[in-house]
Amino acid sequence: MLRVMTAGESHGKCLIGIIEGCPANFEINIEEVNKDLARRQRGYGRGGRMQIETDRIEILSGVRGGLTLGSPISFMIVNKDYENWEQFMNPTEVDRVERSVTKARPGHADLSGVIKYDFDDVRNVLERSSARETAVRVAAGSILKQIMSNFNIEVYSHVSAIGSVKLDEKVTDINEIKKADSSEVRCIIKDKEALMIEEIRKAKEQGDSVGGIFDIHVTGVPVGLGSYVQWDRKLDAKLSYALMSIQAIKGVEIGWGFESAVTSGSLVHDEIYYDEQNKNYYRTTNNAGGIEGGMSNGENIVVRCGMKPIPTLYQPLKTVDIITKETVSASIERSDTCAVPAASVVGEMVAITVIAEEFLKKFGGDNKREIEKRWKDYILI
Ligand SMILES: Cc1cc2nc3c(=O)[nH]c(=O)nc-3n(C[C@H](O)[C@H](O)[C@H](O)COP(=O)(O)O)c2cc1C
Ligand SMILES: C=C(O[C@@H]1CC(C(=O)O)=C[C@@H](OP(=O)(O)O)[C@H]1O)C(=O)O
Repeated sequence: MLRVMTAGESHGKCLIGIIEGCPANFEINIEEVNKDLARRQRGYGRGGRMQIETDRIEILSGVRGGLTLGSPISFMIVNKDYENWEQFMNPTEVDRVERSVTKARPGHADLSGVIKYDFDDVRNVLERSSARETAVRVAAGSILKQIMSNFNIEVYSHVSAIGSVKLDEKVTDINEIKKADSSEVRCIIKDKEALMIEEIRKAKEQGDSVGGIFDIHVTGVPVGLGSYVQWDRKLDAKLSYALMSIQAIKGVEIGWGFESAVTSGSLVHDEIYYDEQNKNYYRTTNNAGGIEGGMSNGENIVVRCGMKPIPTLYQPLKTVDIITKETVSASIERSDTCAVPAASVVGEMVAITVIAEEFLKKFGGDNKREIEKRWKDYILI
C-alpha cells in the first residue's frame, strides 16, 4: 500500500517526507521534483518567506542511481529560514516565555491547538499547522507523478477564481490549462488574470486577504480506479479527503459538483456511445468529472477546490489573549495575502498521489515490469 508521511516544523531545520510502498525500477529525475517545488513557491500575493527559501529535495533513501529500490523513499527539504529562527526554535526557558505567541489568530489552528495539546504558546501549534508542510506533499506527489507518467497519466491545474473575480466559463482544453504556469496567478484568461492580480493587490493594501478556487484535471486515468463495493474505497471520496486536508481548503467538487445538484438529470448525466472502429466507449460531455459510482470512468478527472482567505491579517481581527483572557487584536505573523496559485500546485500533487495509490492498488506489483504487464493486459481488453 502506498503511503506518504510528512514531518517538520515551518521554521525547524528541515522538512522530512517518507513514501512507503513505491515499487522498484522507476526512474526519478530530481530536477523535475525541484521544478514542482519552485512552482509551489511562485504566485502573486505570497509573503516574504518565499524570497528566503529555494526549496530543493535531497533524497536520503530508497533511490539508487536514479531508480527506485522498492524500499521507503525518504527525503528532506532544508528550511533556509531556520538560521533566522534558531532562537525561537531552540529557546531557553526565559526566551520561550518572553517570545511566546499568545494572541490566537481567528481562522488558524492556534486556539484549538493550544487547548487540545495543553500549550501556553501558540508557536507550538503554528509551526506544524503551517502550510510549509505542503512542500513535502508536493515533492512526494512530484515523484509519484513521474511514476504515473509511465502510464500516460498526467495532472494539471489552473486558478478559476480569486476573491470575487471568477472565470465566466469552465476551461476543459488541456492545452490551454497547460499555459497556467506562465501566469503569475495561474489564470489562463488574460483579462481575468489582471483583475485577479488587482484583487490581491487591493487586499494587501488594506491589510486583508483573499481566497479563491482552482481546478485540477487528471488525464489518462484508466477506467476502474476506486470501487463502489465499499464506502471507503470510492475514488471521489478519497480525492475529496486528501484535497480537503490541504491547509485552508474548505470545499471540494467533483465535476459539476454543486451545480449538478440544481440542474435537471437530462442535462447533467453524460450520455454513453460506442466507437466500433476503436472498440471503446466514449462520452461527448464530462459533467461527472470522470468519476461515476466511486470509480474512474475513463474521462479526465476534474476536481475543483475552494480555498478560504488566509487567516493572518495585517489589520488583525479581534481575539482573546490565551494567558490574560483579555480581548486583543490577533497576532501578526509574516504572511501571504493570497496563496491560491500555490495551493493549486499542491492540489495537483495531492490528487496525483491519490491516483497513484489507487493505480498501484489495481495494477500493483513489486517492480515496474510487473506493473506495466498488468496495466497493458487490462487496457488492451
Ligand atoms: C500554500 C499555502 C500558503 C499559506 N500561507 C498562509 C500564510 O502565509 N498565513 C496564514 O495565516 N495562513 C496561510 N495558509 C493557510 C493556513 O495554513 C490554514 O488556514 C491553517 O493551517 C488553518 O487550517 P484550515 O484553514 O484548513 O482550517 C496557507 C495555506 C496554503 C495552502
Ligand atoms: C512557508 C510557507 O508558507 C507559510 C504558510 C503559513 C501558514 O500559516 O500556513 C505562514 C507563512 O509562514 P512564515 O511566517 O514563515 O512566512 C507562510 O510563508 C511555504 O508555503 O513554504
